[in-house]
Amino acid sequence: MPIPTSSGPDQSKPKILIPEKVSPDGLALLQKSFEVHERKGLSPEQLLEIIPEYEALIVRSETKVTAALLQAAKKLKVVARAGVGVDNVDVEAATKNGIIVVNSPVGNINAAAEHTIALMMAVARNIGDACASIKDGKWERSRLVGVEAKGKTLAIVGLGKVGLTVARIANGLGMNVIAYDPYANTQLAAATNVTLKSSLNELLPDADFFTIHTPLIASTKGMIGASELAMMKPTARILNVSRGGMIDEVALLEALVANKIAGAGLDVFTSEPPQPDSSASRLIAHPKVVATPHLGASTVEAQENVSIDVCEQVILILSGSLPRSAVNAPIILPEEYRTLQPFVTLVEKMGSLYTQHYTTRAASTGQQTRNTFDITYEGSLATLNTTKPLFAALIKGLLSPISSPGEININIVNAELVAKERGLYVNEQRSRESPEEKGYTSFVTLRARTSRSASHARSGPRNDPKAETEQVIQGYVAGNVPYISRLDRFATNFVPSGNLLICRNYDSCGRIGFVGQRLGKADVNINFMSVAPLEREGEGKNRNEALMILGVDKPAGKEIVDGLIDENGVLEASTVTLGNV
Ligand SMILES: NC(=O)C1=CN([C@@H]2O[C@H](COP(=O)(O)OP(=O)(O)OC[C@H]3O[C@@H](n4cnc5c(N)ncnc54)[C@H](O)[C@@H]3O)[C@@H](O)[C@H]2O)C=CC1
Ligand SMILES: O=C(O)C(=O)COP(=O)(O)O
Repeated sequence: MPIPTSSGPDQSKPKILIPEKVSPDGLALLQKSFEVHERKGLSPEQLLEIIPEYEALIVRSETKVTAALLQAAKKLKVVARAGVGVDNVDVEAATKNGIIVVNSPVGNINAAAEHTIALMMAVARNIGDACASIKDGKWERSRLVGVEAKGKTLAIVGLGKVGLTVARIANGLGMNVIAYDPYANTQLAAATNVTLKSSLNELLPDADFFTIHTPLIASTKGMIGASELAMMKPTARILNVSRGGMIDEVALLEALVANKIAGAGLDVFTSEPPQPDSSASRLIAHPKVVATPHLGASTVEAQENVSIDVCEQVILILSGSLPRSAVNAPIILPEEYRTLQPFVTLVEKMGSLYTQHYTTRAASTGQQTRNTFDITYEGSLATLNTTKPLFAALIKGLLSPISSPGEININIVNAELVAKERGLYVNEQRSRESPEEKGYTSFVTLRARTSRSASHARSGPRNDPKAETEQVIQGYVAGNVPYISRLDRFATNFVPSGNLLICRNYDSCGRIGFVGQRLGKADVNINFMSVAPLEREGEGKNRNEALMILGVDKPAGKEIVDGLIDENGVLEASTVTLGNV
């Protein structure tokens, strides 16, 4: 790989700043061609002062890479995260400033999984308490009797890379593994002997040990609160090696104090390091808690992996090549940009709309989500040399709403692999039919179905294919602006951007007023509205149904949406956030 060479004294070499402990194995690769500055313990002000000198910044989870820092970083080309989570990096600000953010999505997976198992065993056998007791000169055998993992049920939320690795190790311990992840790869789950449950309610009562491995995103924040903890056995033990904030720290502390939960093993907290007297500090101090200071990825091996991975990517970027795991790199090559860009936007929005609109519905009715998609390109799109950017845009759109901001690194190079890993099957079709009679030069249609293996792998309600409702999204581009022209069986026309509220209702008087009034009361302003009517056969009599698509100034919260479902109101409602077009 070409590396920039120095043509003068050392000071002319591009400079790389490393303000945290990063393994020397990767840094050694940089030494020859770059000036590498390891500067631990910088204050945010000091960092801000020196950042304009640097072309690359390599961090772990402690450095807060803020918009202000990125704004000041006039020479910076890359922020490299030596690990998975980029929640400490303002990825949007980096993108705005043309700075590539890369991470190492697999280098520390095994370390995080093994740490989860270590905490599980430590909690099961009171290792923390016993160690403190014996060091204190005591010999307390009867107070410190533990439980075994063998034969117990391990409940996993989030069956991604870490979750699956935990499941594999737990199999070896003779545990029964169950999981809740509405987007899980059902074939991988079945191959790992994991029984998928269709809701948290179905998962939690069976858990002897509970562990969470999702990203910290809107749908997972506060996912385990007082009511979820109340569903668990009082003998259950809780583990968290993903991110603080998914489990409500106050509720967990109360459950431990009231003997409603038997113990917890925690590696991550809402504030790190925890502030004195915070909920995290009180939890750490509780005798039934085994706590570690965010050590999930802290093994020699994992640090070597992630360091080499990101340093290689820094070299690629500083020498003008594309990195392997760019969090915010474009999914489209410059020469294809002009023709394809509006369609890339359209297809990405269709994928995102699909996940947010249909999976909310599936989750609320306990149905499985669909994982097989047919995407049809009609008109001028059908003559393209390659549809790779559109395929990548679809995968990115489908997965972004269920991933941490910036954690989903999808581009034309890796889209197929990511789709396979996540159990998504996409059949791309080209239609020779001319859509011109419909008034557009190109049309894209996305249809979702359930694969056979998926319906066998799930323990939730079985899908009868005949009973399946159609899930279709159709769109087109006019004047470089994407439009959605069909949702289910409803003909519509709206630009997929901003915050939407999509309601299905009987087409009768007062429904629009009802929704408008409820939103008004909740201080949610309606920017636009599109009504899509449909004639549908009801039982014994004809009933008209319609779809209301409302553009709103802020996302309507769960309480507002639940409040709309009423016999005088709407049958179904979902909120969708799509960003700008
Ligand atoms: N403590 C530590 O040092 C480390 C922590 N981590 C953290 O572990 C977490 C998991 O990492 P990976 O397994 O690599 O991520 P991943 O992206 O491979 O898996 C995440 C899984 O969560 C699922 N998910 C998303 N929303 C969900 C929801 N609402 N309900 C149930 N499941 C949902 C996804 O479908 C996916 O299968 C991340 O937050 C990461 O930052 C990772 C490495 C080290
Ligand atoms: O990779 C991750 O997501 C982690 O949480 C590891 O964080 P660290 O690099 O140990 O600060």
